[in-house]
Amino acid sequence: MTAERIDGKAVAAQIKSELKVRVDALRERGVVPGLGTVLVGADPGSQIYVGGKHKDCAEVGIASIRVDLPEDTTQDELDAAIAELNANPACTGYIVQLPLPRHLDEHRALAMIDPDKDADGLAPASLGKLVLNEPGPLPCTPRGIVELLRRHEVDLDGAEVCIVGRGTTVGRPLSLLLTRRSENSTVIQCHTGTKDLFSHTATADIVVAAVGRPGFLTADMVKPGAVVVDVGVSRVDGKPVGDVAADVWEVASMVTPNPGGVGPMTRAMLLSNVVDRAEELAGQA
Ligand SMILES: Nc1nc(=O)c2c([nH]1)NC[C@@H]1CN(c3ccc(C(=O)N[C@@H](CCC(=O)O)C(=O)O)cc3)C=[N+]21
Repeated sequence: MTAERIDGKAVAAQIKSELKVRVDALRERGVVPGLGTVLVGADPGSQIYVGGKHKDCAEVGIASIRVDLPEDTTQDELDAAIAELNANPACTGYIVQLPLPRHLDEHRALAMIDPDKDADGLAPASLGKLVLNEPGPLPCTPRGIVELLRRHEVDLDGAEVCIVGRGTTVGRPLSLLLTRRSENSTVIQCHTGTKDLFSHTATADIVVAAVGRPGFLTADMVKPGAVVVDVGVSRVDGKPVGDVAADVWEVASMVTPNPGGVGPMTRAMLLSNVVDRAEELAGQA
């Protein structure tokens, strides 16, 4: 048996075409959503991601504002770039690409983002809203995972989901999303410090691997027929490699490939957050 491939690229393309219709409608009302990105330094992975985000914007009709700063940018200079996007009316939402170079304070940067312009859902106010179950932008990768599973009719209600990873961009917020009443999953949050990890992954209906170690999740850790979501990305010889080993495809019922799974969905959800917010603004106008 080989698992069904959950094609994130195809779903992301579908979502982008849906967003384009909404962006065209906004444009007729005189509202043009604009996504800003702040990228510090020359990390090759980040360059690719940010480039991809601007390409997506062009496809959907969202204006984009790209702020690229050198590796040796000071905290004051970064603060100034963020303040400028907060003040720029053409920018309706933006992200600060992570990770920042080590001499810069990531938390400070995220905390400076105007909560009304947080396109990533990673600013402290947005994460607080998620905890409190109040409306707000949702972190893109968790939102993308839920959307991808929904569009493949994976039953989340009552499902046991084992998340391996506790980071603030994926593992932790995904756990919050899946335990909302609207998703109603039961989450087992594991991490690199979990004892006997196998005993948790092997009982789950859905396993999410968000660790960042190539081939970390192997077939013996997965219940036959489970759905497996591959989130972590590492670069091996310059090529992206996921957390899920090839033999998992022999026991799972469905697997998200990596690349081609969660990554494109993350990008599509960033655009969704921007369009959601622009529609809110248009409604208020
Ligand atoms: N503030 C911030 N927000 C982010 O959303 C954010 C971030 N920082 N820092 C880095 C991570 C990583 N991330 C990815 C987005 C798309 C792909 C993606 O589209 N990947 C393609 C492959 C592209 C490749 O070749 O690497 C795929 O999976 O098919 C991957 C990873 C967003 N991140």
